[in-house]
This record gives sequence, structure tokens and C-alpha cells, in this order.
Amino acid sequence: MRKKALLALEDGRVFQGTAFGHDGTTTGEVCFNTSMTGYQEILTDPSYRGQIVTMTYPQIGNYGITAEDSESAQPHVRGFVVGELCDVPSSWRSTQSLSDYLAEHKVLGIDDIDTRALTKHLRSAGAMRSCLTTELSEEEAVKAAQASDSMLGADFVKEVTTDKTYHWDGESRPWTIPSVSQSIEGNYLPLSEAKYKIVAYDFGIKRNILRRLRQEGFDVTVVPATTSASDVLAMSPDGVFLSNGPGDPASLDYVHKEVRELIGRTPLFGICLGHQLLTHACGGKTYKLKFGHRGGNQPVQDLRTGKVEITAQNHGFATDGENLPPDTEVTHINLNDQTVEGTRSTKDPVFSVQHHPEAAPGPNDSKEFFVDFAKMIEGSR
Ligand SMILES: NC(=O)CC[C@H](N)C(=O)O
Repeated sequence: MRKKALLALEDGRVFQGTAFGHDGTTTGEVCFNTSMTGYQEILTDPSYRGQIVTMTYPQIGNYGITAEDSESAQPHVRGFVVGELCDVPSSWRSTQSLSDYLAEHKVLGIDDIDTRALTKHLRSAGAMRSCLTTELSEEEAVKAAQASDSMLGADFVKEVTTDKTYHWDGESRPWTIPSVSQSIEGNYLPLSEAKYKIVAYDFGIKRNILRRLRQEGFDVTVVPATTSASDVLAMSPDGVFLSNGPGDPASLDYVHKEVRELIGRTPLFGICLGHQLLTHACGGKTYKLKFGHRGGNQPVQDLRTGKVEITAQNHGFATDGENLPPDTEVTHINLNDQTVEGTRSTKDPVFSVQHHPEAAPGPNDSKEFFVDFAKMIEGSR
């Protein structure tokens, strides 16, 4: 028999459900993701550090867990909220059920709750602090949510960045899912020659970003978030990549400073947190979105061509388009709410996107940004 669990929000709303995975008590910002597949990549995306993630897709767990689909070495969410847990995986690749995986990593899950009601509430009231528990009463859980830390001002990068510099070994893998009739090995993309030596800052980097960079001809050395600009420049890179990552981009002054020093001295490309850090480094601002963009169906328009791409997203903060840094052009917007999705420098070889061209999970419409980075490096030689 599974235990009872509850999810309490800081505004007093409580959802009763059933526990899976680990039990106990956890707190974190509760947010929702509208992806229909890809729960494993979402659980292991370091950008979700500190958050309790709700999946809007009604049944989760049906294809289990497959080690090679993880975006990092472990799950990062503080809790996982689903409508209906499927605990009998049906996939020839699966080696573990979702609940066993979360139990192994001590992550609390809850199902049997109305995720549609929860999501509609978060859409109108905004993402908020919450408590997921198998131990506390409703009143105690609401108080625990109210006493927990806010996502505003949070630096989770220090918890997820690499502690050592390393060279990405060039593991290749298709960024499209292999067909069931082919073996995974047989379907790996051949690696192209590594033409550009780049340094990638790890603020919580996803493996598929490393794979996509390598696939497009980048030889990647990954460095900790605290690496100085001078140490990076001493490695004589052809360009520098700024990764995705968790928490509030405004809290990372120690990174803004170093990125500022890199601008104009090497080509730069940033994704998600990396994009927001470029905004700060150039003197702009970010702000917290009401409930964020998390899912695989976010429409993004390139303002220069009019072209629309359906993108994968996972962010709770955004670049403030009203207070843009000098020499910065907005290249992309989100067509749902007109927020900034991409910028470039009109002076230096620097561009960045708020969404996730590496997908994992999500559509591959934006895959060309990795090619654009190579072109920018070529053009600035
Ligand atoms: N995926 C990311 O890099 C997220 C960036 C940042 N933590 C945000 O929520 O906006």
C-alpha cells in the first residue's frame, strides 16, 4: 500500500494524493511542464534544481527509466507531481520504473492529484513555494511552504556546476530518437572532425548540449562556473559557450563580471541561463515570469526573418526587453506572451537564446543555432 501524501501551496491551497518514490517532506517552487514525453530528461535537467515539477500530461512513467536518456548524473527536482503514475514500464530500453528511480535518489513523488486544477491555479496565481509531504498535516505543510526559500535571489549553480575542468569525450548519440527496429549503437551519428576548440561554462549543463556541440564540430572543454575570464582566455579558445542552469540569473554577480570581460575578446553563445547571464553582463536586467515557460510547444519567432519555430523551454526568468543593454538587438520573441527569446550584440560576436535548441526533450526546429555558433566563429576569425 502506498502512503498518502499532500502538496501544500504557500497561499493555503492543498492537494491530497498518493506518495511514490521516496517519502518524507520537501519544499520548493512548484511549477508545471506541458511536455507530453521526456519526464526523465526533465527530472535530470540541472536547471530544475530547487523546484517541484508538475507534469500536465495525464500519465507519467509508462516507458520507465533508461540510463542513457539522463541529462546529468542524477535527478535534480525536489519533488515530482503527476496525475497518474504508471509503475509498469513498457519499453524494451527501460531498466527501472520511475518510482524505483525516484526512491533510489530520495526524491518524493505524488500522484492521484488533479494536475489540471493545480496548473490552472498556478497560471492565475503564479508559480509559488510549496511543500510536498507524507508526514505533515495540511496546516504544518502550508507553514513549511511559507517558511521555505524563494526562487528569487537563489544561487543553485554552485550545487550543480562541475568541480573540475574536463574535456568532453565526444560521446555521440542521435538527437532524434532511433526507430525501435534499429539498435541504439547502430544509429549513432558519426562524429564530424572537431574543428573549433571551445570552452563551455557549466552552470548545470545538459548532456545533449555537449553532444550537439560535438556533433557540430566543437572540441569542448567544460569549466566550473567560478572560472575566471583570464583563465578561460589563457586556454586560447575559438569561442566560449554559456550553459543553461538553475536559479535566479540576477544572483550570479561573480559570473556576470567574468562574462563581461569575455565580450569582445572571444565569440560567445549562450543558452537559457547563459542567455540571461549575457543580459546581465552587458548591463541589462532579468525579471521573474509569473509562471514561466516549461514544455515542448513554445512558439518562437525570429524577428529578422519572420520564421516561427516550435521550441523546448524551461525557464522562470526572462530578459527585460524594456531595459535592454546597449548594442543589443532582440532577435527572437515568444509568440505566447511576446517575451524576449533571443538577443545578439550589434557590436561583438555574441548571441544567445532563451529556449533550448538541444531539445531533450522536445522538438528540433531550433537545431541550427549550434551551426550558427560555428559560422559566427568562422566569421570572426
Ligand atoms: N533552463 C535554464 O537554464 C533556466 C534558467 C533560469 N534558471 C530560469 O529559470 O529562468
